Amino acid sequence: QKVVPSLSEVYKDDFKVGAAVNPITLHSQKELIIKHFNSLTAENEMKFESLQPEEGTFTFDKADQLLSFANENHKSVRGHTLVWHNQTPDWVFKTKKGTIADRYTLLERMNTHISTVMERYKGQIYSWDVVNEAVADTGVSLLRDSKWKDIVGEDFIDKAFEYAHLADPNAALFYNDYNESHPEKREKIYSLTKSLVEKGVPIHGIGLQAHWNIYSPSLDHIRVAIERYASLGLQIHITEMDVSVYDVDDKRTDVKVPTQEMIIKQTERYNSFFELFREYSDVITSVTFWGAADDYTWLDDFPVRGRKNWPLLFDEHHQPKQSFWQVINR
Ligand SMILES: Oc1ccccc1CN[C@@H]1C=C[C@@H](O)[C@H](O)[C@H]1O
Repeated sequence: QKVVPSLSEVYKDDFKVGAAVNPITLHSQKELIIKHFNSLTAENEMKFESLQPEEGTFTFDKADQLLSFANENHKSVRGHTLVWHNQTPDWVFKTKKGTIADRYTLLERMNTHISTVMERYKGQIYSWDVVNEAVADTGVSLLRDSKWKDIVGEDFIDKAFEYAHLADPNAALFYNDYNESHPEKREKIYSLTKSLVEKGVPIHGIGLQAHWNIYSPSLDHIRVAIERYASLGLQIHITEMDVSVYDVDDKRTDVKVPTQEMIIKQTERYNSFFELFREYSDVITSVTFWGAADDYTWLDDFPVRGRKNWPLLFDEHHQPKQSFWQVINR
């Protein structure tokens, strides 16, 4: 039985290595998480709907459990996420009478949420995804349509970062997004974050979700995205990494165990990704996987509900995969 080195130990001079966790996996994957990761992100428990399901009713117990686990086991924590168009309760955007709230009301609620949450965890969370997925995937608009944008206006982003910085001046504040390496979306994320930097908005980094697969995006596109974002003097975090064994539009449901071809491709891709991360370790300060092992991944239900995927470095029995041995073999 080979000795298995700690993944985060191998990378301790490059960047933090993290995993998304939830109340179930904190128990079922406890040994793996403690051994291999030095940064934790709540998969769902620190989203708006989880922390403030009704106005003025804050439910912190699950997030508190994660922070306790992190403090006991000397793990850093990334906060995910304060302002997002998904997993945010309807009440946020409505008046008590059920009509659409106005700009002033929504900004007040945004500030109340951000300041209440960030002040509770002040000094315990090294970086926050302040705004998640505000940029439009396609089309001429820079920002996607959302209730945040429709009601407050395009400066909802500026305000979110300003409120966050007032709440915890020591937290590194990130803009986080997916498809971040696609040239069209990359240029939009670049324009948005460049304008925030130029306006003096307190933004410190860009989160690349890195929901990639064994076919795309190309290494070139990822490299250009890293260079582009780094040119703004911002930190880069890889925030939600997984490498699906299916291409973006592949909805097949017949695969019951990963094929040899999938395993070989995935190993090659993880090797290339970590070579690139090491090359840019001066600007990449954290690499987080969206899960710790293949026994639990959001990809088992996205984009095809109930279809098994094997996107991470450890298998369903928490054993290192070929991809793990490649990644630690620097
Ligand atoms: O890859 C995507 C494609 C379409 C929409 C969202 C995403 C990614 N969106 C992420 C995925 C899982 C959630 O738990 C995260 O909070 C979210 O940031």
